[in-house]
Amino acid sequence: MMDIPSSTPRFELVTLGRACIDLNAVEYNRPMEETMTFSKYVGGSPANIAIGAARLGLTTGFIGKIADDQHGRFIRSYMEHAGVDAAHFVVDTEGHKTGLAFTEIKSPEECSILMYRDDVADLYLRPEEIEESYIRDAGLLLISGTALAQSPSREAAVQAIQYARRHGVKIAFELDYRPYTWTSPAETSVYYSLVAAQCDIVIGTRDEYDVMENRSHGSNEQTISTLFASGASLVVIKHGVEGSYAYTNTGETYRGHAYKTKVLKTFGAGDSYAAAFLYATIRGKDIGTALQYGSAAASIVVSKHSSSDAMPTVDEIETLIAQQPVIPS
Ligand SMILES: Nc1ncnc2c1ncn2[C@@H]1O[C@H](COP(=O)(O)OP(=O)(O)OP(=O)(O)O)[C@@H](O)[C@H]1O
Ligand SMILES: O=C(O)C[C@@H](O)[C@H](O)C(=O)CO
Repeated sequence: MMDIPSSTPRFELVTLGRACIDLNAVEYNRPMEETMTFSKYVGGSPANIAIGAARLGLTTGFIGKIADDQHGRFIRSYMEHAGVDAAHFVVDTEGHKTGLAFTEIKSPEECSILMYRDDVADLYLRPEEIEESYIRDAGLLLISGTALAQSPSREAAVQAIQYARRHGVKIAFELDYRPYTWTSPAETSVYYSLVAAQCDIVIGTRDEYDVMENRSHGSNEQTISTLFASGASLVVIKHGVEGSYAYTNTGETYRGHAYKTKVLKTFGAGDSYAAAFLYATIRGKDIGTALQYGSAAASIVVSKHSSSDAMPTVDEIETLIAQQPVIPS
């Protein structure tokens, strides 16, 4: 369970990073070469997490730079309607574009994402565009790893972390590793390690922690020992359909199991998991329950076509937990 600040924060969760467009294959179970139609949704991991958190009822804000074009306006309008505070959407004035993610659904097990992220507006967020009071008024700040990939967004993320630490605001780091945005694994490892050492909660897949550690086949024990030594209090390590683990700096280990579902595609799992896990944690549920919430939300989203639009409500999550068997390990 996370220490909840004594006064209610203006926003229980503020996420920082990209808000983009997902174009999800309408004709699925075929390669993208043969896909002719795509449906448009808001995408980008931290935007998806903000939308998921708002749908669960958290007061949620978002900090990010969006393009001054039709896509940017669509993103803003969708997120506002979803209940995300849009006061800290910064509109790009230099002609940068919205990132696009085309998804390929070859089969429920074989999905991939083709990203168009050259010169994207979100990576041009500048440190001076981060408002200290917005961070000060948050209960939890979530930083997306992709925001660290390039300057000036990298410095903007670090500035937000510095404000959070100055005001005692808890920080979550979602590793959210997207290789095409980075120049080298060594660079990613350096910035991931520096930022993880500043954060209270770290969430990632086993593979993403290997990127952070710049090694192959690392162990969860090695990962948590490094992160707890640098100050983290809660570390979540996801293992796909095999489930997930949460570790606390007081020595407890919790196991989360994935729920059986009819999988349509695999992407969106991580973002819905983070939204629901953090919702449960922020609202004072125990860590075992938070893992159930995260896993249940992910199992709902992987059965649906989108990531953002499919984010579940608390009722949907609780019904699924009550009715659906877990996938045994
Ligand atoms: N096929 C599946 N069926 C049911 N639940 C799943 C499936 N795949 C993943 N999940 C759930 O989603 C959680 C997160 O999945 P995963 O470890 O793949 O994260 P991720 O790689 O961040 O996701 P994404 O594919 O969105 O990037 C898992 O811990 C599990 O509970
Ligand atoms: O994070 C992205 O930029 C793409 C996402 O929006 C996409 O829906 C996805 O990969 C979710 O995991």
